[in-house]
Amino acid sequence: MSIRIAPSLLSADFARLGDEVRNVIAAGADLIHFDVMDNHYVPNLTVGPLVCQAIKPHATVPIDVHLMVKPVDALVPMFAQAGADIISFHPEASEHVDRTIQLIRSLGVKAGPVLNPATPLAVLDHVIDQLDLVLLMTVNPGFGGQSFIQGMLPKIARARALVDAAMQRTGRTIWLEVDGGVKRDNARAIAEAGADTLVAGSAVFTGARDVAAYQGAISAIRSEALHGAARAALEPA
Ligand SMILES: O=C(CO)[C@@H](O)[C@H](O)COP(=O)(O)O
Ligand SMILES: [Fe+2]
Repeated sequence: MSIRIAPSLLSADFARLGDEVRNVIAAGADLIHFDVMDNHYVPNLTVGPLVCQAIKPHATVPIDVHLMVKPVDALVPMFAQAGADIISFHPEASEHVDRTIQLIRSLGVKAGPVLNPATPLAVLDHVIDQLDLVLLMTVNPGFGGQSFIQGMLPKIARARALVDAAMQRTGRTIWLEVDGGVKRDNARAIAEAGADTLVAGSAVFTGARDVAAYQGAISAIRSEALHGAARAALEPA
């Protein structure tokens, strides 16, 4: 299994976003994770489509937009237009989850729901076959730099089984992404539980804040995660 690392720009230097995007890609980022917070669905307030559009020319990897906004649908076309390659949203913030998924996909953008720590996996029941990804929050959404909630590991494993079954049924690829508190010292357990895409903000945008620092952080997380994925592949299903 391959592992994707998605640095979250929430911990980047917002005064130098273009440089930060280029540097983190030069350091090995597979995706750019772009956290949108509206001070309504979550307490924090971050950035909108204009900033997504501004970083797009610097982003030679897909932009992974995580919408923490309510309502969702009106913003979807704006982010698609601004260059989002992936849009994820919280089911609690959408009146019609199936409609939101269809809207995102109709714009040629990959779609998936984001499950908060207390959101049951049952929200996937009737939509999983249409998804491009499932994003599991391992902190409560709204801020970077929080601690990983250890009790989420069994939830990741249960989600892995659901995603594998859906991929087998449909022949589609569905990513299982984890977001919140991902560090070098828990990446192995997270990947062993079944995540294939790891968002990391404060663990990547650190140190001297240059390509070398980002490269060190990304490769350490990736190497731990690859060990975890290899161990999972050896375990009986
Ligand atoms: O969506 C969110 C927070 O709501 C995340 O994407 C964070 O930005 C990740 O930051 P770290 O926990 O890795 O510092
Ligand atoms: Fe996020």
